[in-house]
Amino acid sequence: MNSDILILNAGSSSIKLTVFDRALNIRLTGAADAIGGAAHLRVGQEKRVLAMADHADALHKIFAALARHGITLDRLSAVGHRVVHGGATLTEPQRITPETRGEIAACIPLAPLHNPHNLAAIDEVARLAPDLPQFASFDTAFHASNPAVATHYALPPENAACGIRRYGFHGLSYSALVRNLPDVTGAALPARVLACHLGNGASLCAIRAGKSVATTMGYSPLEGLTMGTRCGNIDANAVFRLVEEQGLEAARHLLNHGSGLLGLSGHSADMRALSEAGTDASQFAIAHFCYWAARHAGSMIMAMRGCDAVVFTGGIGENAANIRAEILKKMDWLGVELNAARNQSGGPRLSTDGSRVAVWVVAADEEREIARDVIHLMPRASK
Ligand SMILES: Nc1ncnc2c1ncn2[C@@H]1O[C@H](COP(=O)(O)OP(=O)(O)O)[C@@H](O)[C@H]1O
Ligand SMILES: CC(=O)OP(=O)(O)O
Ligand SMILES: [Mg+2]
Repeated sequence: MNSDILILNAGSSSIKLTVFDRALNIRLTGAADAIGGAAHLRVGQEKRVLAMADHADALHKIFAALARHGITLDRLSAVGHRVVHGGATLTEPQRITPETRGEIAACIPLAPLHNPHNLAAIDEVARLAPDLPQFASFDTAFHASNPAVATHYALPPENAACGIRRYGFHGLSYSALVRNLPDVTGAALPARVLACHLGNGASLCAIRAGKSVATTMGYSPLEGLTMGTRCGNIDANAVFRLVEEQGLEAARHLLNHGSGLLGLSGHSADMRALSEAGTDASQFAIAHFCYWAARHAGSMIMAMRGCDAVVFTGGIGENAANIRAEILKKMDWLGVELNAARNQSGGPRLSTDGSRVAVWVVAADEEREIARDVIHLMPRASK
């Protein structure tokens, strides 16, 4: 047996993977992107455009590609998974047992676009290699430092006691950003960072002295910004009306799968496709995304009482210069000054040298964060 570990990160539109050795050197990376749409699969140097109907199909194609690279499950010492929602009880990284699997399954209604895919990956690995240790790291843990006023909805306390509270997500991405930003900038972590994870799911986080003090997602990854297929903030009375008129399942589907960029544009959830489409509806969807990202940024900046740096991450944050520029234009009052050439070339520094607030791009490094957890948790004998 070799001692490599495989990390699987199932997002709502993608599955990302990295194989690390025990010293956290990367041996192989890969990703299935735009699952359900114009999907691509990349594993190592191998790149293909191929239809992937859903996450289960993508997972099979990933395992087949890994095998072509000589990586089969019997040659690994552990698999680590990003699990988006572990509810109130599963917050610390842990080994997956039948009990933890049950709790992750119980959280499916809280994260319908994520937990089913996280579980499918766990179950497929267990089927193929029942004795291989599997571990889970949770997207909520980084926000444990939010004050009670931020995590409570204004409901009677018995509701919070049974789990109706704000959790926040993209925590693995934000903790990686805190860890990696000083290496990117060559300076200490700024005191107040506005972190913008803009992918198919999108959220913002106010990070003060390295800790999350506020974030835009809440009970589930539906709250906050306009996203690929999620509507973001919506008045609960509007939700009741949708349920009355369309029924519970249709309303749930609409808000999670049929809204956001896809719903507004009537065309695509994919930011790249919308930017290329150039129709009025796709332009409006993009404008909505940028307007609400900037508006929620105001709330985050207030929660940490100022802002020293803005950092973009996630598929859109890392790659879409036009979207970054549009959001930053709305933040000029803050003293943000964009250098257009740096933005176009992807940074990592995007602001002018004289900008009062520095702006950076940092790659989302959720996989390494999970790998650290796995190595920490693995029994000493197998390390
Ligand atoms: N070069 C690019 N230009 C614009 N948008 C991009 C680019 N590359 C990726 N994206 C967008 O990033 C989003 C996917 O982000 P990602 O973080 O990979 O998703 P997930 O939330 O599934 O992890 C999609 O909207 C995609 O169009
Ligand atoms: C929590 C969440 O929305 O994750 P992703 O952006 O990977 O879909
Ligand atoms: Mg993601």
